[in-house]
Amino acid sequence: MRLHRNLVYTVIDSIKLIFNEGEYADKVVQKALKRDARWGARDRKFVAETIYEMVRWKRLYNEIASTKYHYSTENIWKNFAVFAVLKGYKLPDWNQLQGVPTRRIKGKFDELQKVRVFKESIPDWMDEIGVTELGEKQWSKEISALNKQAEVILRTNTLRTIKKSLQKKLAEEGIATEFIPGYPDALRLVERANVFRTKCFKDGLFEVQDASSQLVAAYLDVKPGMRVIDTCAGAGGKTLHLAALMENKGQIIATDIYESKLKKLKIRTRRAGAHNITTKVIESSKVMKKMKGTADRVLIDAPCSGIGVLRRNPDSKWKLQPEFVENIIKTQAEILESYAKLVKIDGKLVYATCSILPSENENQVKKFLKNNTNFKLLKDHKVSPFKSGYDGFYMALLERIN
Ligand SMILES: C[S@@+](CC[C@H](N)C(=O)[O-])C[C@H]1O[C@@H](n2cnc3c(N)ncnc32)[C@H](O)[C@@H]1O
Repeated sequence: MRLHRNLVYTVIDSIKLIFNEGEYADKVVQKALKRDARWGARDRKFVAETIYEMVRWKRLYNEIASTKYHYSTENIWKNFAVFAVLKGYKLPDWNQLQGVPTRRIKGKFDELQKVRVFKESIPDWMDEIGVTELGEKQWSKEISALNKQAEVILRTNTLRTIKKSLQKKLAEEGIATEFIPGYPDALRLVERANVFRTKCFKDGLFEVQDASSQLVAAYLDVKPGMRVIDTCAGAGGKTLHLAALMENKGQIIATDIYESKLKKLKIRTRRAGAHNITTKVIESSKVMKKMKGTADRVLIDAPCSGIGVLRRNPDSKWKLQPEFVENIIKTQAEILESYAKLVKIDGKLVYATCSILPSENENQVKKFLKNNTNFKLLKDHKVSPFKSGYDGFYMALLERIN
């Protein structure tokens, strides 16, 4: 495998933006891919995957290359050399790659496989939380699965098309996909591609949404004609899915504390052809109080640590702080307690997170049920990244009984 200078330079510049300027990896990758319109699919794949790999394996590469204290251009090149050696690239004769200690890199890599924080390239605090919450054996499996590259999964927008005809149309645009057993609306891309450029996307025939995330709206057991409140709607990934499951009938009220996210949701709503969604910014507690006891169904897709989606956001490993996790657990409990009041008698609620930590998941539900005996647990589902091969998620379906 050969390395191309302009592609590698793009990677180095991108890593600088992520680690030195604090920019988000996904945004930086999007920008990087626009750098040269002549790049083919293989070039784009190299740029995107190499940036993500260098972010994902930062701690491991830092340890091998002894670059942990500075993130200068020179050190980024040293980390890149580690990447290139470990991935088996033939090192070109460039100034920046002179004297790369290939054998030492391989030896150090083998040695570090014995220490999980290096092997899995994670901060110490994250490893401690993982072991405490899940036990050593399960945590080791989950974190290893969370270090795999994320696949691109689409959700067919059944308001506009069916999965089979979407697959055919995408194929006509040069994008091969596969069905995923157990996920009724999902299509898996056989090879990474920029799906946002396709006519199918512009026509609102699909959304990009991980397979595990596609289980959440379906868990809420919605029916056409119901009144549903999606309390933490964000940019609306699950709101749009709810609209499709409700066949555009009934009413979905999508709320969030950020207006900017709901604005994105409105754009997506138009593209998807969903007509039963209204948005409401939560400016004060009054907004939710007015809707108390009115909803057939409530979705609480709670803010969380995001530890279940590290594949997709490997930079979270370095941005997330233990204090944030502690605080978000308190916020989740408050949100669950107050938004549960929106559910009417005999109505149902789903509490979901994209975390695999019990303290954000089943323990929150247990605590809630202890304090709210008018609710009962119907079922819950923990999606393990290791077992499923997709993002880590948790969802619990509760019913208000009086
Ligand atoms: C996991 S994200 C939601 C993702 C979204 N449901 C989707 O499927 O695309 C959690 C959302 O909760 C919002 N949020 C945080 N605190 C909140 C609160 N107190 N009330 C309502 N929403 C809140 C965040 O702005 C964020 O958009």
